[in-house]
Amino acid sequence: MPVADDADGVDEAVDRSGSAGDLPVNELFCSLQGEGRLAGVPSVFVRTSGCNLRCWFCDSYHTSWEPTGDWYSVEDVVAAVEGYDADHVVLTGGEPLVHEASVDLLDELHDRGYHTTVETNGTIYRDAPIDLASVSPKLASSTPTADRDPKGDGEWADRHEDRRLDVPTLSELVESYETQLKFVVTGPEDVAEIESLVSRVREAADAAVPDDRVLLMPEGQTRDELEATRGVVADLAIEYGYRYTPRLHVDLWNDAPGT
Ligand SMILES: C[S@@+](CC[C@H](N)C(=O)[O-])C[C@H]1O[C@@H](n2cnc3c(N)ncnc32)[C@H](O)[C@@H]1O
Ligand SMILES: Nc1nc2[nH]cc(C(=O)O)c2c(=O)[nH]1
Ligand code: SF4
Ligand SMILES: [Mg+2]
Repeated sequence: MPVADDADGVDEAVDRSGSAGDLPVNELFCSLQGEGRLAGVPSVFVRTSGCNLRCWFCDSYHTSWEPTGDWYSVEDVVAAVEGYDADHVVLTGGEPLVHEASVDLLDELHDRGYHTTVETNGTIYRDAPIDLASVSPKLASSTPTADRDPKGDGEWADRHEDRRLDVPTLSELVESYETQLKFVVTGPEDVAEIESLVSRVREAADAAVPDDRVLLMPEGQTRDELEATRGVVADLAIEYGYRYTPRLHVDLWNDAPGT
């Protein structure tokens, strides 16, 4: 069913479509972590629906531009996770931290001994048992201007632009959790903004952000798209001393759902 798309672009439909405390889940599956420092680790993915941003390139269109999903109690999500033989859970979306119930889910998973990674755009802070905050701050190149809007005519551009970077929130995440900053890179023109943002976070945060916690990830939803960006992004990682991350799941399974 569709998840309500309110003015904020996040679901506030708990009282309309689900019980308080439930989570809108777009998909739940077991795969290999495809991105970042834990790439290759078997993990259960819980993909919530609803996002406060609208990246033009979003590879999870049905959690952002046209959010869909079914409402589950935290208890039912935990039971589904326990059905797989994995000890790592990746909570993603959409933007999982728009949902208060994500904290309840993380609490329950932590109590059962799971390692938790949260994939987040870094605009929302929540206090939760997060083992790895996989933060992907959104660059200017993500903004859905009229010429690259996948749905409309640039109606989201201003809201996306206003919200996409929040240095105090990024600093709080870096200070509170083991963090990786994982940038989606479309080309060399993105690097100046990454350099400037990393310095601002280093100045603002009372915690170190070493270069090997700054990851450059090629933009691309398919093998063909990655073919065009990965070489350029690998060269940028070498030139600037940041880490490169592949998109292992795309290499393995292209853009198949549930991978
Ligand atoms: C769908 S997002 C969900 C989590 C959160 N909203 C975020 O953006 O970090 C999951 C990851 O996929 C990345 N991503 C989304 N679309 C992508 C694309 N076309 N190419 C490369 N990475 C992409 C995001 O930057 C993020 O790291
Ligand atoms: N295999 C796999 N690894 C991933 N790492 C982060 C993902 C995400 O969508 O957040 C993702 C995903 O969708 N699939
Ligand atoms: S922040 Fe994440 S889920 Fe939201 S539109 Fe961007 S990539 Fe998609
Ligand atoms: Mg993904």
